[in-house]
Amino acid sequence: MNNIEIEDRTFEILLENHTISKRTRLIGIQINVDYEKRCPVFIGVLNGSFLFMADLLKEVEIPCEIGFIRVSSYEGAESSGSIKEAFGLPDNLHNRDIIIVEDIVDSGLTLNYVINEIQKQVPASVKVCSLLFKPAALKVPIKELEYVGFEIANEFVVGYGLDYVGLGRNLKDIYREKTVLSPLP
Ligand SMILES: O=P(O)(O)OC[C@H]1O[C@H](OP(=O)(O)OP(=O)(O)O)[C@H](O)[C@@H]1O
Ligand SMILES: Nc1nc2[nH]cnc2c(=O)[nH]1
Repeated sequence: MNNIEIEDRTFEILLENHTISKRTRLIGIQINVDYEKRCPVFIGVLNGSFLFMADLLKEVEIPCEIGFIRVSSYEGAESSGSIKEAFGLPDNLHNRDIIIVEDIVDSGLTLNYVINEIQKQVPASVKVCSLLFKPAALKVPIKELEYVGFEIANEFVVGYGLDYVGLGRNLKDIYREKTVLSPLP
């Protein structure tokens, strides 16, 4: 029950949509309090953040601006290990309060790159809001990580924005990859 297949892999339910919604609501309330009388710029990192960004921003009631960036890796790179470029970064972030929105912090290398790029414009503040965080996978510390939906184990997850080979981003819930147990000898 609750297993899904995507291409060659099997996934099982990790977080149901109502659980994600409840947590997102609480994060939105916290941001409303923390940024009262300010006008932050939310920057979503595409593609994975698109659903979380939309649902989070529905809970944000303070005045704010919203944008998205896309981060590209070097061709042939295995994972997010070697970041090449950030596309679409606004150039008017000086003195602004920035909240970067991510679906997941894994190694932290994507965010490390994005934060360094944003810092070049000398903003007033930079914080990160990520739905998921894998502490055991972190390779670089992200001191700006202020809002985290769920800390999860170092397992591959899909759904609610997160893909496997380009598929599964549209799933309402989040699933983790099922480990295949080898048969007893
Ligand atoms: O902490 P890290 O190890 O850098 O991994 C996190 C990043 O990986 C995923 O993006 P990906 O590069 O897979 O692109 P996508 O959002 O288009 O799926 C995710 O959306 C984060 O941006
Ligand atoms: N889909 C997906 N993308 C990721 N990027 C970094 N970690 C993950 C993960 O667990 N799942």
